[in-house]
Amino acid sequence: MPQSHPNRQLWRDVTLFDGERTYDAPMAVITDNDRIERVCRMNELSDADIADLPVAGQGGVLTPGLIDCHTHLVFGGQRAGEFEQRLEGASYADIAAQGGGIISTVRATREASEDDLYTSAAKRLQGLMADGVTTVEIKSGYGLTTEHEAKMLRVARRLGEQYPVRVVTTFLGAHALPPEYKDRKDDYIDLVCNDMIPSIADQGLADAVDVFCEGIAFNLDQTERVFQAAHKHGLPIKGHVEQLSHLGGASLAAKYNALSVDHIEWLTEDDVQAIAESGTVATLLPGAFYTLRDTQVPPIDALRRARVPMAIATDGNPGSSPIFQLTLILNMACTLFRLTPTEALQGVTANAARALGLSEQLGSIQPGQRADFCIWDIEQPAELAYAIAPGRLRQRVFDGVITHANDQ
Ligand SMILES: N=CN[C@@H](CCC(=O)O)C(=O)O
Ligand SMILES: [Zn+2]
Repeated sequence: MPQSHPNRQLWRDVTLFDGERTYDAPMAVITDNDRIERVCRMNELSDADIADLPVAGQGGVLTPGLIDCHTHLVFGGQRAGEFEQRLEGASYADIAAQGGGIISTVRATREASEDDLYTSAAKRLQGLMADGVTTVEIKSGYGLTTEHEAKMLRVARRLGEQYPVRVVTTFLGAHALPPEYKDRKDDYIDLVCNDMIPSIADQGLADAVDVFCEGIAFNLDQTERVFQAAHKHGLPIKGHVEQLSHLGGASLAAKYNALSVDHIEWLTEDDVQAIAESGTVATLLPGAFYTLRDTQVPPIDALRRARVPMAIATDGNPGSSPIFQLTLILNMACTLFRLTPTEALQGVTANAARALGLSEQLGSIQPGQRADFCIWDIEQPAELAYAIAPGRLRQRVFDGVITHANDQ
């Protein structure tokens, strides 16, 4: 939605988490239109600054706007029945093998009109925004035909045009094998590479290309063909890799300079070295780990030692992670994966921006970055990860405009 940008504004006396660390002293953040102009200690502000600048906020904890860098927000239907099946003992892979799982959402998404998909995704998006999200990545992957994949991505783009939020789109045509291609995975990959990617790229509908590289999805050769087609069309790649087993998708993705490798429960030390060298972000998805009652924890210590940037995201989807609240994921990353609160916060700010290839403009409170940030009614940033509590967002600022204000 078009916003009018106020000129210079001051947020004063804030406790600042800038995407990397928390500052000890009370800080000031000055914006100019849609950009951050200056970040300094309160005692560095001149009398003239204090006299001239309109105060847009005072006190609270200021963080970058949260970035949910891995979601499947656009889909038809829901899968509560599958949740019940899992409670009765069926596994995610069992359900997929019986034609349920992702494929049941494919049926519902194909049947849904573009407007219906837009309306249902908008509700989920509004929930994320009310939780402090200012940038969200949305994948396709429940259409699995050129027409229906494009439909999903158009819905994602439209959400970004209608709401004060940045939407980044990822084409995930190689998410599952559609029933009409039963026993013909290579033929389906031909369609993905020779028809879907060129058409999606021509229409400018995707910012990146993703593949589900897994026993229940696509093998290494098929994954590599999709990566090659993406690069041929100038699109960076990402991967759903090493989620349920170790197939080698992460190291393959590193060869193609992936922006991120996601899930990665089964990542090995060699994979960690490979992604460290390619500068690929490790995106952890504790919501899927929790929902599927996984026990294989991603190799957090090895990632730390190799200084691989770790992002975290909701993976919001109707099956493996029906969770559309990023602050809850902060808590899960700490409790389930033993991240520190600071690492978790880096994971939804600076490192999430890296996972989208947008770290030059998003994810940090620094001069020149987009003025996307949140003010929270808490005493210190770690509280965001520590407590699971609603109602802490005092202000949400998108491109320098206050889009949510809870001043009580
Ligand atoms: N792992 C594969 N894809 C999604 C699950 C999608 C679904 O179950 O509908 C994920 O990221 O978890
Ligand atoms: Zn996913």
